Amino acid sequence: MGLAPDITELLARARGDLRMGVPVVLTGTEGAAVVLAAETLTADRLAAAKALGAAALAITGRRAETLKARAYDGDVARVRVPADADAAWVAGVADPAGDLRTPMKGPLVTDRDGTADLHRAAIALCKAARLLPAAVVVPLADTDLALREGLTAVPAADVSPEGLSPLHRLVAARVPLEAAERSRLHIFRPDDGAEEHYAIEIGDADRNKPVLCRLHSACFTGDLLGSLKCDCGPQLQGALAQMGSEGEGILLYLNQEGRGIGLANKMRAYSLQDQGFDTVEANHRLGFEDDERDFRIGAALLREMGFAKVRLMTNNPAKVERLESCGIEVVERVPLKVGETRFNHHYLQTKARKSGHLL
Ligand SMILES: Nc1nc2c(ncn2[C@@H]2O[C@H](COP(=O)(O)OP(=O)(O)OP(=O)(O)O)[C@@H](O)[C@H]2O)c(=O)[nH]1
Ligand SMILES: [Zn+2]
Repeated sequence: MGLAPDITELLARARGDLRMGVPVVLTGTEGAAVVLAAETLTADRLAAAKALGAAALAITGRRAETLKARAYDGDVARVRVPADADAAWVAGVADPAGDLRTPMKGPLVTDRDGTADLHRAAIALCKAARLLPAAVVVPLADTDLALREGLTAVPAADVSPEGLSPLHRLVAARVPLEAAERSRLHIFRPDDGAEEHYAIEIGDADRNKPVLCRLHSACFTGDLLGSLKCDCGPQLQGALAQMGSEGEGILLYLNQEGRGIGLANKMRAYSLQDQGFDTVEANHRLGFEDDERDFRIGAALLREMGFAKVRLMTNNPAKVERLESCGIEVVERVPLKVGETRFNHHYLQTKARKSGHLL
């Protein structure tokens, strides 16, 4: 291998660029386009992009639903950016924060001709960068632009790789815990430059038997701050305590904050919840699905640790299904009912009603 970055490395670079507000170029079978994440868009860059051609703001079908815009491409809508639109217009369409204050943003005209492949890939890149799922996309006649301007260029077809990036166990060490003194923390790092994930191994479980397991998704507010809005903190401590009392278990701490949308977007969702929307509606208004987590990561970590069968501590039957579809046998679902407060009662009810969680 030479010195040039491969496609995985270029994708990591593209995510970093979008987070900083630097445009990237996506290439496809029917041409190329320059892409700017709506969240990090500046007035200067918008003006420069508009000078290149007809700009569209790619948003998800979910966001389009809230805005009453026609999504001709199903999961994606291509909203025409009017000639006089500024960065504030883009922010208003992409970000629901001001929806109640200024409900009428339209009329929003959406494109139906041609393909939305580049737009779909642009949104996927924004999601992977943990930004709002919206991007300004301008078709490029000039194919040398990326090279001339020093922009990262990636084929749209490679934006959402089929396979999961391999995760490597980097290091492990003893970390005695209050809940279980015989504990080791293992660090896993993916090849693709995305977040690391952790496994906390309690005791020394037999690899041939089903292991008591918790697939815990990062929740900065619940796990670290003791937020009463969710039940994550008590679930984390409760799972460790049960593993401690049984003498063995494995807790996977997956850095998929906010069900995979990132902490900034989760706080946007919380802010919508302050306006009266529930946890699922808030995700949809932002343009996300209810749950954007990738459970293949949990399955891959379990396999790396040598486990194929688990007793899964969860109240979420979908989690059981999704883990099984990734090749892990869930021999038992162990309920984990702790931490109901007067602040999260509605949240837990909503999860039960809309996401099938068991109360
Ligand atoms: N987007 C979003 N994420 C949230 C919200 N509240 C908690 N989370 C995140 O949700 C994840 C936990 O998922 P939950 O839906 O509570 O539970 P679960 O993992 O599906 O099911 P259990 O195994 O029973 O805990 C963590 O990553 C939290 O950061 C919210 O209102 N919006
Ligand atoms: Zn939480």
